[in-house]
Formats: sequence, structure tokens, C-alpha cells
Amino acid sequence: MASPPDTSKLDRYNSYIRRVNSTKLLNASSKLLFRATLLIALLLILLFTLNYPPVADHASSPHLHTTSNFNFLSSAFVGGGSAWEKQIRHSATPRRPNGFSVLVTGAGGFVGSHCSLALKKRGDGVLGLDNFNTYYDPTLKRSRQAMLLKHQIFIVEGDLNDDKLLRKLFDVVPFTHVLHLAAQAGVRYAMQNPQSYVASNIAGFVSLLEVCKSVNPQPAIVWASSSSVYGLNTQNPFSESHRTDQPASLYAATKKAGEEIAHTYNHIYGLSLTGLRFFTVYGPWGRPDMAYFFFTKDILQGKPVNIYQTVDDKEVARDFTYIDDIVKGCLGALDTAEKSTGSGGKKKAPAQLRVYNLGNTSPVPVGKLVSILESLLSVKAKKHVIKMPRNGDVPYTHANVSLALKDFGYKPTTDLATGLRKFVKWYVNYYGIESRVKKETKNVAEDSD
Ligand SMILES: O=C(O)[C@H]1O[C@H](OP(=O)(O)OP(=O)(O)OC[C@H]2O[C@@H](n3ccc(=O)[nH]c3=O)[C@H](O)[C@@H]2O)[C@H](O)[C@@H](O)[C@H]1O
Repeated sequence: MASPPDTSKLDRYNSYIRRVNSTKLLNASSKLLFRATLLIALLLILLFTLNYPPVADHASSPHLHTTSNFNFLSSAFVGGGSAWEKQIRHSATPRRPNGFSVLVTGAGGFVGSHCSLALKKRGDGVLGLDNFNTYYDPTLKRSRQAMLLKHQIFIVEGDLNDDKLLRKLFDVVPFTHVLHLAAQAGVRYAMQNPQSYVASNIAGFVSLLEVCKSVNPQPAIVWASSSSVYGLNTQNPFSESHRTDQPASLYAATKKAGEEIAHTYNHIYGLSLTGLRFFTVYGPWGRPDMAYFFFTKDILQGKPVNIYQTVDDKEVARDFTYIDDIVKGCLGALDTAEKSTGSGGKKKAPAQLRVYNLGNTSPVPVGKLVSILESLLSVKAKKHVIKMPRNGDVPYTHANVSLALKDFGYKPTTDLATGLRKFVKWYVNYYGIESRVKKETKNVAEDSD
């Protein structure tokens, strides 16, 4: 048994050891805490630095990639520092006297990539903006981006609803023009994801106009409206003076809303605004969600294709318009766009406000489109003729383009068979389809491009 003095000695010793240990623990844990705080702070600084230009607001852009914002291009210019700004300036600087400096929204898209290239080729400066959403295969958008980069056209990855980013771009470059083509496209998809149309076509457009109205100088804006605004209009061919207050789809309604919003910003702030009503644009580098594109894929894969008919058994028809004609129309609209008249958010004088049809003036039934594809692909399609579902489609489109002809010489020159031939040639090359298709399209190689 231990004697009392011994016990108290032991107690004191134990208590001493406990104190030492707890101090050590305290020291160790405060060191750990300090290191963790330092690490978190470093990480935050790093993230903040890498994340500029600001990452788009995912909540307002339901289609954005959620995986990574650092793609192979933007990762080269992370930080929003001088290298990034230099790249932007280089891309947007014109190389011809009195050339434009154009911000092209939706530059990774079908019409956006073609227009960017055409502008660059004639000596204008072009900066792209695109959120590379996943509405359709983003690999195709990345290929278009790579193609543009070869021509020194840089696309900033970001969203229209990212006000800070837009303002930053205008800080770096005093754009003379904006070609606004970014949008949530597709008539039927609006029933699946209505909010994406509101986010891109309405909120995104307003966000862009808010920036455009407040910068100095204000740019002139040319933007993509749609033939779908004619909706249930029964007068043919469609003229700009016809009714557009009966949209058949939410897509059409958001484009019509865009036209009204354009009116407001023109009226209050003196922004020069031109809306272009595109009629079912098709061609190389096109959109995989469009009928001509997925029909081609399905026919080659031996899958059935649905050909819509109206309730009264009429064939559904479209004024299919070839991409090169649309590009000419876009450039014509840019060339004739007058300057905006406001500054510092204040209108100084009335400004230009225009709307034009850009179509082909020659509607073709969808059945005929399929026949042309069959002959180009040398494959018989499995055709299912069905009643047009109630999905926002309209039975017929037909453009009257006399206004665009008068104002900027717009004259479509490519018929559907010629345009589809060029599309099929691109399609088989792009997707590496080695088949008799190649033979069929071989002759086109000489006369196209
Ligand atoms: O001009 C526009 O403003 C719009 O053009 C385009 O819409 P649409 O004219 O509807 O093109 P698209 O889908 O290729 O259908 C073509 C035809 O095939 C029919 N169609 C379609 C699918 C099907 O399975 N079967 C079928 O017959 C269908 O009924 C239609 O008659 C753009 O997508 C849109 O974003 C917008 O820009």
C-alpha cells in the first residue's frame, strides 16, 4: 500500500503530466488549426484568382456544364489578368480600316460560329461569348471553338446573365457591334424545359441590353429572332407587317418577347436594334437537335424517321434556309446598322429599330427533305408519317424577304438540295463515316467551299 506522501507526490506528478500533455495537445491543435486556416485561405485565394473571369451563374443557366469551367481554352487565360485581356483585345481588334469590333454571343453555336468566321475573314475583330451548355452535344461546340481559334477568334466561356463578366468585356473592348445569337433554341424542347427559355431568351437578353445601354459608346445590336413568331398567322408568305401575337410555342413567345424588349431599350435608351427572323437554318456544322440533322443520323443507322402531317392531312413544310445565306443576311444587317444614340444610359436622339425576315422564300415539305437525304445518302429511310404532335410546331413557314432585299440586298441563293448536299458532305467527313455516302458526295467536293 502506498504511503500518503507518496500518493500525493504521484498525484502531483500525474497532474503535471496531464497539464504538460494538455498543453502539448493545445499547442498541437492550435498549430493544426493555424495550418488548416492557412491552407483554406490559400485555397480561397487560388480559387478566386482562377475563377476570374467570373464563373457563370449555374442557377440561372440550367444547361451549363456543372463539371468544369476550366476548358482547354479558358484554362490558358485563367486569372482575368493581362494575358487574358490581351487575348481578348487581340481577338476583337479589326484588321481593316473602319472595321468593326463585334461581340458575338453564342459564338460556339451554329450560326454564331459561321458569322464569327465570316466577320473575321473580312477583317473585323470578333470576340465570342458562349456558355457551352449541354442542350446538344457540347463536343460539336468545342470543335467549332477549336476551328475559330485557328482563325484567331477567342471565345470567352461565360453566361449572358453574368453581368460582371459582360461589363468586364466591355471594359476591355469598346465593341462597336454586338451580334447576339446566344439563345435557348428548339421549338419542341420548350415543353420539357420551359425555364431555360426564360433564362436565356428573356433574362439573358435583358442582361445584355442592360450592359449595352450603359456603356459608352453604346454598340449597335443585331440579334436572332425567329420565324416562329408568326405562330398561328395564316397569311402567306409571312411579312414583317403580319400578326405576331399568336405564338404557338414558348420558344416563339420568348422570341416575340425579345422583339418587344428590343423596342423598349430602343425607346428609352437609344440603342440601335435589329432583330432577324431566321427561317429553319441548316447546313454544315449545324444543330443536332434539328430534323434534317437527326434524320441524317437515323437514316444512316436504319432507324425510323417521323414525318409530321397536319390534322387535315397536309404535309408540314418549312422555308429551309441555308447557312451561307443567313450569314450574308447577318453581315448585311450589321453593315447597315446605324449607331446607337445614347450615352451613359441616356438617350440623345431616336435610334434605329428594325425587324427582318431571313428565309429562303421557297417552302419544302418535310417528306421532300427526307427524299433528298435518301438520295444523297443512298439509303432508303424508314418513314413513319404521323400526325404532328401538339408540341408547339406550326404547319408551314414561308418568308417574304423583300424588306431585307431592299435594305441590304439580302437574296438567298441556295436551294434545299444543294444545301443538303453540302451538309451531308460535312456530316460524313466530320463523323468519319466511310461508306457509299462518300462516293455520292464526292462530286460536291469540287464545287463547294
Ligand atoms: O425557324 C425558326 O425560327 C426555328 O427553326 C427551327 O425550328 P423548326 O422549323 O421546327 O425546325 P426542325 O426542328 O428542324 O423541324 C423542321 C421540320 O421538321 C418537322 N419534323 C420535326 C421532327 C420530326 O421528328 N419530324 C418532323 O416532321 C417539323 O415539324 C418541321 O416542320 C429551329 O429548330 C428553331 O430553333 C427555330 O430557329
